[in-house]
Amino acid sequence: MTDFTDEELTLDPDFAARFERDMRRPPCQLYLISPPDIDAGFEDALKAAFDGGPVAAFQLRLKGLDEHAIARAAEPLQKLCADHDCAFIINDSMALAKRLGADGVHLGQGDGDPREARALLGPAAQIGVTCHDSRHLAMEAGEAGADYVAFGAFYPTQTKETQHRPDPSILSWWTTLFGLPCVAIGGITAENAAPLVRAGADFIAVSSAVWAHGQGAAKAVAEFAITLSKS
Ligand SMILES: Cc1ncc(COP(=O)(O)OP(=O)(O)O)c(N)n1
Ligand SMILES: Cc1ncsc1CCOP(=O)(O)O
Ligand SMILES: [Mg+2]
Repeated sequence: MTDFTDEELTLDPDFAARFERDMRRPPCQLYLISPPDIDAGFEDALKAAFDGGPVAAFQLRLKGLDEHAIARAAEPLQKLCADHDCAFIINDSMALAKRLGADGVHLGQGDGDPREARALLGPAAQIGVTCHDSRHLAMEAGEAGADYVAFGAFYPTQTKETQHRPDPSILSWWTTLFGLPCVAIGGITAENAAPLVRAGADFIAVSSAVWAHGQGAAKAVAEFAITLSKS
């Protein structure tokens, strides 16, 4: 029988912390972000996405449209999300989220105070906050009552002009210290998502890799399902 040294029998504290954390956390889930502008065919693309595999949340992010136009576009998509047990999140506007009875709102650093959103939308609303590459912003968002913090952009993206490129270790740092879920966003594909999942992302937020996938949204979501389950 092999005799192990004391050193061999001692768990690496980092490994122990990661193991403890991973046993407590549910697996990483997919959070879809709409394209910045959509047409009538988008409803079919969202249906196809749902056919491809599990989607935990869908964010309606239509930049440059007024609230009435976004509200019109939202109606069929919100119903589709409800039918697929997918949280329907409005980007930027807590007022619009309230008007639509959305499941939540995503707020950037200039989009308003999470405390105000909580007062307006109530305790059940999912309130997310952009934190770029900043531990400080994330802790502030947590203190302000956010339901998730979002870090990014992790990879180059054409969907939005970005100024911040966090290292995946910010996800490990966050998940080791805090129970609040974290979202990774920015240029994520089924091929490059694994390091973010392994680092501890609770959600992977994705736009172009799904809507601009050459073989369609169903295939894209199916590929993400494989990456998320294997990483
Ligand atoms: C999940 C998620 N994370 C980050 C963002 C970016 O929000 P913001 O910084 O307000 O930029 P815009 O999306 O409004 O251009 C997001 N929308 N969703
Ligand atoms: C909204 C947003 N915020 C930071 S990067 C980004 C764009 C995400 O889209 P994609 O997945 O196409 O890079
Ligand atoms: Mg915003």
